[in-house]
Amino acid sequence: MDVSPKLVIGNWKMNGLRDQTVQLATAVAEGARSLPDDVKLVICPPFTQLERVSDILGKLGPDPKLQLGAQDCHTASSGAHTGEISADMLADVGVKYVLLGHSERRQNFGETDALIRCKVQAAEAAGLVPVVCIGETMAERQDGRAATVLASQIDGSLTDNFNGVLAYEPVWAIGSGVTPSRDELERTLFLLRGLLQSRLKMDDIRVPILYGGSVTPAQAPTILSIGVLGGVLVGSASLEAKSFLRIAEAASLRLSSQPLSGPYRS
Ligand SMILES: O=C(CO)COP(=O)(O)O
Repeated sequence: MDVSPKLVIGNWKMNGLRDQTVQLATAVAEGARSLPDDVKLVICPPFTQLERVSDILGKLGPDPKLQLGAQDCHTASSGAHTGEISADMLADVGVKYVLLGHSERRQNFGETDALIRCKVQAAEAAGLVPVVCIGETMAERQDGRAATVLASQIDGSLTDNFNGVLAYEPVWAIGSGVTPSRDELERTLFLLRGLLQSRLKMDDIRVPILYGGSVTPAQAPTILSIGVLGGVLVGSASLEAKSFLRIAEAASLRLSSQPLSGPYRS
């Protein structure tokens, strides 16, 4: 069984004014301290709050269990790209992870696999861990095209030496309250492992595969009981510290094998 720490990433999307951000980041940072080492948290606030959250995490002292992530970056390291943020700028404020190719960016901003691959290269060059998001739409799933879509997203958006994180987020599961069944998710994870093996030409794949889409504290224990799953990417439930920390507890083998207790249980 895979014993590397499970990764629990919170994607705050376009949420977070100052006061709310300070409250949420402080509560997550404080709660993260009592989590065992077999779980690692990343929070991804919007660009405007990155430095603030970096300061909050810094004031509490370094905690390798909780790191800072961003939601996107540009392909270039600097230059005439009005309104954009580079991977170097993210690294400069303490960011360690960056989400790339989220379906909301693919759908709403026309991001292609080729563009996402360039962003992955930029993130790698800046020393960030790219978290590449892939996933099929409901129509693609119903047409029986999910496997083909996932294969072409993996082929097109990863670099040849990709050493980041893959997040499987079926578009139909995002914000819908619907998740794949445990069996279906397990089958998809095996498919994704095979696709990664052939894309990266390696038998021993170290790329963690996360699941994202309507992950809640109620769903998390079932989803995270899949041994090959590397963790979860959480949207709306990451906007509440208590929910996010409960999901993190479910990711910990040590805590989830014990009766439910602890400060985040209601
Ligand atoms: O898009 C997501 C994370 O990147 C998932 O969002 P929800 O958890 O709100 O469904």
